[in-house]
Amino acid sequence: METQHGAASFWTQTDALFRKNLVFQKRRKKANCQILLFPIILVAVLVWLRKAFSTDSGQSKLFPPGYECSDVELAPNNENFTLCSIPSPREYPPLLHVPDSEYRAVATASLPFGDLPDGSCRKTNSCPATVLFTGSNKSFALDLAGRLFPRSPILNTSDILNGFADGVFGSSSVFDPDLNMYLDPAFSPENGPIYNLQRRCRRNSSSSIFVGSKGTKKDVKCIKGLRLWRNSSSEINDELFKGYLTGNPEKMANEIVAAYDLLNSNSKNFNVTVWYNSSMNKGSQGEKNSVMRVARSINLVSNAYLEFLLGANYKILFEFVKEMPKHPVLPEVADFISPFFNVFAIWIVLQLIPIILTNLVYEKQWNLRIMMKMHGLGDGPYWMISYVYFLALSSVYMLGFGASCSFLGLGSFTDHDYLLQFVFFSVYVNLQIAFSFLVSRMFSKVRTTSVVAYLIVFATGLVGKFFFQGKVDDPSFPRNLVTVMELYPGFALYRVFHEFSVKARESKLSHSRGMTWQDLSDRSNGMREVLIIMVAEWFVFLFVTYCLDNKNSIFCFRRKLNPSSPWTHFRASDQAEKADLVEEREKVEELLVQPNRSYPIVCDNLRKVYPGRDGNPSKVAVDGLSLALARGECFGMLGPNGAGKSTFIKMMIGLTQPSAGTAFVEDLNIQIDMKKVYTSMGVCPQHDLLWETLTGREHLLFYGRLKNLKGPALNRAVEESLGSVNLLNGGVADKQAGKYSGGMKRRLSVAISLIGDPKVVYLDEPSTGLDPASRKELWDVVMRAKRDRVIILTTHSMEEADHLCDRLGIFVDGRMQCIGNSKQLKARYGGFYVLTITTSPENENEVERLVSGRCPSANKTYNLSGTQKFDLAKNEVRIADVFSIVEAAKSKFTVQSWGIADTTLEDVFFRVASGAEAFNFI
Ligand SMILES: Nc1ncnc2c1ncn2[C@@H]1O[C@H](COP(=O)(O)OP(=O)(O)OP(=O)(O)O)[C@@H](O)[C@H]1O
Repeated sequence: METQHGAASFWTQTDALFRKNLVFQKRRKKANCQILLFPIILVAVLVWLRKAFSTDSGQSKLFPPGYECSDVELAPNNENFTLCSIPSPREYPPLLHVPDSEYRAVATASLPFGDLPDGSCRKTNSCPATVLFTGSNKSFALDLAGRLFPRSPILNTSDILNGFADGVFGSSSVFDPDLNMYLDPAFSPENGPIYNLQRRCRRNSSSSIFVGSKGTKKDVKCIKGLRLWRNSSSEINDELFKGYLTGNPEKMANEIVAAYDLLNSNSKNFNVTVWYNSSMNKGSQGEKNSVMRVARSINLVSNAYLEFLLGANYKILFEFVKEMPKHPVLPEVADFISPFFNVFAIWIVLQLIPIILTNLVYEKQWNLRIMMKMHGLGDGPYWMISYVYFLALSSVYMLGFGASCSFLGLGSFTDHDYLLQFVFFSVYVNLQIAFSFLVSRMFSKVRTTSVVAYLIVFATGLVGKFFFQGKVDDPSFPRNLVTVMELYPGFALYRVFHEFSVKARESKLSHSRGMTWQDLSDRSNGMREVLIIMVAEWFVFLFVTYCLDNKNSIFCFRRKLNPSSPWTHFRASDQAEKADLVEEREKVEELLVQPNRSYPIVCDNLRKVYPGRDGNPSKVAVDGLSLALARGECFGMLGPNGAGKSTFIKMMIGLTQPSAGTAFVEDLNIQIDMKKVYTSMGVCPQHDLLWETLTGREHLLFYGRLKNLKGPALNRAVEESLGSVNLLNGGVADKQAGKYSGGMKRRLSVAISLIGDPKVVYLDEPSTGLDPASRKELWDVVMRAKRDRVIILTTHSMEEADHLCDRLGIFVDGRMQCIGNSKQLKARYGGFYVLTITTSPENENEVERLVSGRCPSANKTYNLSGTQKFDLAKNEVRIADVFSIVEAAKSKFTVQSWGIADTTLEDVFFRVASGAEAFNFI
């Protein structure tokens, strides 16, 4: 079936849709701002977080205010740390906070270090607070220890080395909100009370350090301290590595995870930061990776290795700053934000899902997809261009996100193989689009879609961080279950980000490369599985979406009616059919046997039953409609509200499936070949289906292209259409449809239905809301348009039906009651005159008596305040009789006014409708 111009090719439709989408997206200013601003805001927060934890100058914010050193710079190799003056050091230094006893370091099977106490101290709450020192300058370390506890009477080198110094940091500590710590105002060499406290501590425990823990003053207590010395960081590495190899790695990992959990739940008690140089120089890459993971956890378990603690006076702190470059401190600090980075990154990337979903659901909610389909847009171009369009949008978005993160030095983007990242993120955005296509089928309202989708995005970030990540890092959690969780694309993406950031941290600490292709063969990082899952799901989602979209053609091949269905037993002849309907039915049966091209529409016993819902019975909306419409005919469907007119049109345009029977449009069965039918069809639906942000001209250009109009022919057709529906004046054509009045929208809808010369046009109440002038113009358009096509028009305006329609059918309660042209119907159903006569109310009875005297079968149809209407059968009275009735009345009383009219279509309508007991009109 071809239009005059031939059906638009795949690429023509694609081109039309692409142009329309571009204009549509350009106009969605709010959505565009959101797309741009959301990542910018989140990236800005990330930058701020990063600065909060690690300033650009390389100095950790973990140092309290007042110890900031503005001109200290961290060289790329972390080696050259220059000393600077501290502008305004605080008078009182921060005190040391250490973990509660149960979290302090003890020797275990996996950490079998001789100088750590055994685990029994945990039972008695007597484990010492272990402080591990290392560095290139041992005497400096000893000096440091001395200064930490400056007034201890046993403070000397051997004390420090053989146990630890006693220390006392005053009982009159006050909380310093700036430092978020307790300070001891008594802490100065000159201050006397310190000695009392020292003694008290020494009395209670032989070798003790003071801990001013967070809380109230009574928390100030003395505890045992244990200082461990290692000659270098590599010594620590070796021990750890040995511990890993000789111990039970799984058990060790479990211990670390348990300790990590405890630490998390107690993190507020800590103000000791642990630095650990995890650069590895032994073992295979796989072993190194495993140890790195362990080491990363150990870093956070501050009771295992305390390599650094804040000094007790600013000079010492200052000295530490000098020492810091020996250790890879700053990258560690920066990596504290990694978990936030993953969550934020997830939110940023997943934000595309609601955007894609709302786009798709918008077209579904407003039936725009079906509207495009009805004007010839095939599924192929629709899905392809939608896919390409969202892919382009996602790619630009992801590139922008990646580039800004790299530019800001955030996250792990800069550390890894760029091609590897490109492949992972490309696969993911494709998966995300396919996922959105599939999920969009579950929604029908934009607002619900948007709310649900954003909630899911938000939840995915948090669940990923607080649940999924824990499972990934927990070696005791079954790997298969992790894989199952990764079937959800949000978690697959979380895993990718997680592994990239883990690797980035490891590479920073070990000064090695980030993730490369070789790392895909390392099973411990799970990247290969995630990639396989994402690729497989991408195809599966697309395939399932395709199947659901084409389920009729795939699963049914051809919609057949169930012979046992109660609906199929119905025949129109079950009702006592009138001659006109019988004749129409016979014509249909003849055409079914011998198709005739001059009848483009043949409806064969069409029936639609809406199933009952919520306890309501099912509703027969169209009941066995048989109809044959010839080319050049405008067929009018009349009927009261709820008669089934719109349902009939919905079946004809493919918005709903018939329950029984079928119809043929240009010999194509609407139950089977609806897609082909669409190429020769124009529709003006009852409710305007327009894109609020597109102009009238853009709508017509789009639908014109879909109908294969091109170049000058397209422009000419658009101009003519706009002119014919009076939308050219005052620049209305270039205003957005959302700003049109109801009448303008209606005219635009009619213009859309007629553009591209469709052979069959459905106009569902086209003149609703039009002013008389516009309605007249519209009628002219329809009159011109009907010449070479069939137009089916529903209307409540009898005048419109009389003016435009060659034939009319009156529908009541789902059934066609009569069919014929206006004259035939008037003759058949309207063989009467209508006499209207107005007198004073007291003379009403006399008027009625005079009328029934001349015309015994007269039917009073109206009576109000002296005005009465009578139907007078033409076979009983002549016009002269009517005059004599009036003359007789005038001779007896005053007749204020009177009139006689022939039957109108409206009279016919009322009569047919009331005859069918649809409603009472008297
Ligand atoms: N989706 C539906 N589910 C259930 N019943 C429906 C549905 N759509 C329509 N109906 C019912 O089917 C009957 C026919 O409705 P339809 O909209 O076709 O009438 P209509 O003649 O077009 O009315 P109007 O002139 O008011 O537009 C009505 O009783 C209506 O309530």
